[in-house]
Amino acid sequence: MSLIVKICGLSSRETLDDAIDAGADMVGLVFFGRSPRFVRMEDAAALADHARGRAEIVALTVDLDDSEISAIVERVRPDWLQLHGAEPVGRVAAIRKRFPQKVMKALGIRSPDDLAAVDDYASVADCILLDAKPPAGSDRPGGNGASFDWTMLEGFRPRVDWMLSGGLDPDNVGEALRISHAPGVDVSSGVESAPGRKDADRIRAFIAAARNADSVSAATRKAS
Ligand SMILES: O=C(O)c1ccccc1NCC(=O)[C@H](O)[C@H](O)COP(=O)(O)O
Repeated sequence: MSLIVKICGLSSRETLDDAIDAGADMVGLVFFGRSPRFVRMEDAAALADHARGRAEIVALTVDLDDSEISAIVERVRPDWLQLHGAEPVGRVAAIRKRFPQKVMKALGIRSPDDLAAVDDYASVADCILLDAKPPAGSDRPGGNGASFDWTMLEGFRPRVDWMLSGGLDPDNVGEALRISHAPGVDVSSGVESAPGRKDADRIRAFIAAARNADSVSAATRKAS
């Protein structure tokens, strides 16, 4: 299976097209008010309609309640709900049961002990997104451009689909894939020229570097 590439935090038709034309499999829309990538519901609905059928649409939420998620589901009709807050296992299971969307649960990673949570969520999420824990002082649980030590992922083979994120960029995604053999990667800050401002050249460079590294990594995954 080929590498899944997700470009997160898109907020204009132009940059959506940049990501999709460059080969993104998933595009993320951020529903978190304090984010520089925040998109209002009506804008998100129009962006999703623009992307529909060309890439999977991911709605990124943080600890929303059912009525807030319902509004997104009805207006935006995403393919995925990305849960990037402190949603406990039971809450993730309830969201997955209630809504038809696939569920991606983000987990903050700083030390190898943090990987234990992956098993806890494996049966209630369709995909686990490993992200760095936010740096001190950040008021956002993700999208901080911070990475964690990928060497703790050597030999990591969870029983659930997963993706790597956190501080990836066109220059380091190849090394991240060589070390982790992740089946998917997700980026936001690393393809921006300023917070919230996506850069077409960086998007293209990121996806090219990731696809290039994956051709090597896929052979290793097959052999392991
Ligand atoms: O992007 C945000 O501002 C954001 C806000 C709140 C929760 C999550 C957020 N972003 C998540 C992502 O964009 C990615 O899934 C992941 O955190 C990687 O981000 P980055 O390190 O910026 O590449």
